[in-house]
Amino acid sequence: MQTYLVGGAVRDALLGLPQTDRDWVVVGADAQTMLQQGFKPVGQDFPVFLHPHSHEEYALARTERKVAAGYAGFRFYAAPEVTLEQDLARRDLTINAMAQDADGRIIDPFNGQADLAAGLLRHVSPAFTEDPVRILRTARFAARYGFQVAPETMALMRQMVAAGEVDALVAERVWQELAKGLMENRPARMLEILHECGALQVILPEVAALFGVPQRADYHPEVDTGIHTLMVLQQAADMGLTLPERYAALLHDLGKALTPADILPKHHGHDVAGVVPVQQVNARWRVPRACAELAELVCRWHIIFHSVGTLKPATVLDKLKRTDALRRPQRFQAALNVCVADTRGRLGKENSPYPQREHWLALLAAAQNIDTAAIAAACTKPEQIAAAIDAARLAQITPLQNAYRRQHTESH
Ligand SMILES: Nc1ccn([C@@H]2O[C@H](COP(=O)(O)OP(=O)(O)OP(=O)(O)O)[C@@H](O)[C@H]2O)c(=O)n1
Ligand SMILES: [Mg+2]
Repeated sequence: MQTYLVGGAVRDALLGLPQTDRDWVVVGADAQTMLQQGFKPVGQDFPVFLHPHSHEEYALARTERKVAAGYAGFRFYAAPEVTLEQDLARRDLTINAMAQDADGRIIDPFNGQADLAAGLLRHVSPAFTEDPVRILRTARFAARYGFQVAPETMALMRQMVAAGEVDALVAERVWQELAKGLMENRPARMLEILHECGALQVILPEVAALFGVPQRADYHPEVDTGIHTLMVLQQAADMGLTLPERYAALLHDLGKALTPADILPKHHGHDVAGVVPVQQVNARWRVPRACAELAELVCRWHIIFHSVGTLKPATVLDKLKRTDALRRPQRFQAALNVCVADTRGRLGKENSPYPQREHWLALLAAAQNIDTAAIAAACTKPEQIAAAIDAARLAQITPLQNAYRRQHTESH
């Protein structure tokens, strides 16, 4: 039996990148041999084993054929006579279909090295279509490496979308790929590729609907709301923001797709209108709570955050309470980070200041800078306490907010 390093580890080593997980393929062995050598099987009916010491994955060389829709539809054929080349041929992209033997020799029957050098994501064979997750993977690798999708692969992905292949994807896999892609260096590339092949219209129709929707050129020199959205997402990545923040950046303007045509390019009320579509996306892909909550919060309140300079002190306190900022200060700060990305994700505005962020944080600190126990103790009736605390918070906020309003008069 021979073992070869395969897939991502070979690719990343050739790119000079640090290796993450290492996957191995085993040729000329069967399950019995693996078990005798102490390898541990991973699940049933699946020719993958864990090394007894390194715990790295060793898969028997296999061919793969789809016999029905969905994941249950896969049948593997693993046998000692399956060759390395046959195993590589069933893989998704040429850059992922290379192996390395024990002497360091690269086995590259599909010219993955040439595509790596050219920065191209190209499918290995028509078997690419057997797994629609590969569309998401391809978009994610574009986001990671900045590579282009080969024209024939883009055409194949379009065919897959048109054939309804993307409709069958399950929430867990979609979210897993989206989340990984959002955390890459160029997440906007992932969205561009998904848009170009039509998968975005299936997976995130609410985001796809933003393309072609105009905005006021004075606030948004890039005009197109879809382009703005991708610029905001990219700013969020460039700022090193977290997954919930990047996800919220992607969804913050969903309401703009619902603006009545007669008020375009204005978008009054898009913050309120966006909440339902954000909730739809959250539910469709079973988005984890931290991401789902922040996306809804940012969508609903980003216009208010931007226009703090127009608010009365009492309104500021009301917003701090409604956003739950007093109890969830970190989430509030995360929302403000997304607002910075929103402001900078506009053509020519990449270095805009956003004094609103520091000001909101100062307002929040002021509102928290009261002695609630002492205030409660001074109240004669329990039902007076809440109003007394509010009054004390307001007294803290008022001078700050009045000073800010004298200096700034931003509105959205
Ligand atoms: N849908 C898939 C998933 C995986 N693979 C193959 O299995 C290898 C390992 O898969 P995985 O670890 O998921 O991806 P990597 O390419 O290693 O990428 P990452 O760096 O994200 O782990 C891939 O390189 C590819 O050859 C595939 O062909 N089709
Ligand atoms: Mg891997």
